[in-house]
Amino acid sequence: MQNLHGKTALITGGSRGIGLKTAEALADNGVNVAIVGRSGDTLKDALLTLEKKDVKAIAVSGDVSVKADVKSIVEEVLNDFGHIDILINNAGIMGNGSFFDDNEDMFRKMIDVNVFGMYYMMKEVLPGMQEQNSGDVVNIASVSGLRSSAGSALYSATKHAVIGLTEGVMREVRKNNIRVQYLTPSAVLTDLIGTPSLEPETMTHPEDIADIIVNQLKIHPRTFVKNSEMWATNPKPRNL
Ligand SMILES: NC(=O)C1=CN([C@@H]2O[C@H](COP(=O)(O)OP(=O)(O)OC[C@H]3O[C@@H](n4cnc5c(N)ncnc54)[C@H](O)[C@@H]3O)[C@@H](O)[C@H]2O)C=CC1
Ligand SMILES: CC(=O)C(C)=O
Repeated sequence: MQNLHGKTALITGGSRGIGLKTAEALADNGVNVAIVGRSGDTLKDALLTLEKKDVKAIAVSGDVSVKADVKSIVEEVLNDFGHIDILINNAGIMGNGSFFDDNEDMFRKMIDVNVFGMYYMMKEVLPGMQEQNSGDVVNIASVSGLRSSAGSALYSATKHAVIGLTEGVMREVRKNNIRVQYLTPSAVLTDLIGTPSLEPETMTHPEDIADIIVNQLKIHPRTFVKNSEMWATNPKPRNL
């Protein structure tokens, strides 16, 4: 296992949900954290939480689906931290409904945020990791990237794209000692899913995903978990 103390991480969508819990867990392990989100009180509140930890924490506002924003986000983080050891591509949005709904704009928006956001981020961050000959990239996909269902074809298509993108990039940069992995959680108790249809206590919580991320990052750098699927153990009232 390796100690993460003193490393630096950039976490997109770090203002709430899985992103914020991951930033907190990394900070608890001595990692300096930069959270990215669209501007607003949520981002400021998240920073206040992180500033209570014994690490350097910064918040950078920007939209990951906008190439120019991503460029300036990464520049700002590099100015503050000097380099980036860990990139967590977590920002994402979900729209559901029938394939036959009027949903073209929503589909494009999901592609822009869920797929292009990750693409832009990796384009900006990976060259620095190649130069330092080390790094970790964690891309948050979803079980919807493995299995689609009626009512989620479009979101699912974006998460399938995330998996294809991640796997190809991983194969390209492992020679630089960079570990690129993706996670495929099932339903996690966050704002993204709205009112849950399952009993909250029986669902996976964002801090559970954060624990998995931190523990996988601690694995000796010569090895990594390429992809992993998280299920709630006993979701009620129905077993998914
Ligand atoms: N909650 C769930 O059941 C599951 C979530 N996921 C994925 O996990 C990731 C995180 O989701 P949650 O924490 O659940 O959602 P959330 O809605 O609680 O948080 C999403 C975060 O992404 C940020 N964000 C959204 N669009 C952005 C943009 N254009 N630029 C910058 N930041 C942006 C939001 O401000 C927020 O901080 C997403 O990629 C989601 O698809 C995957 C499987 C299950
Ligand atoms: C939101 C999501 O990705 C689920 C429920 O798989």
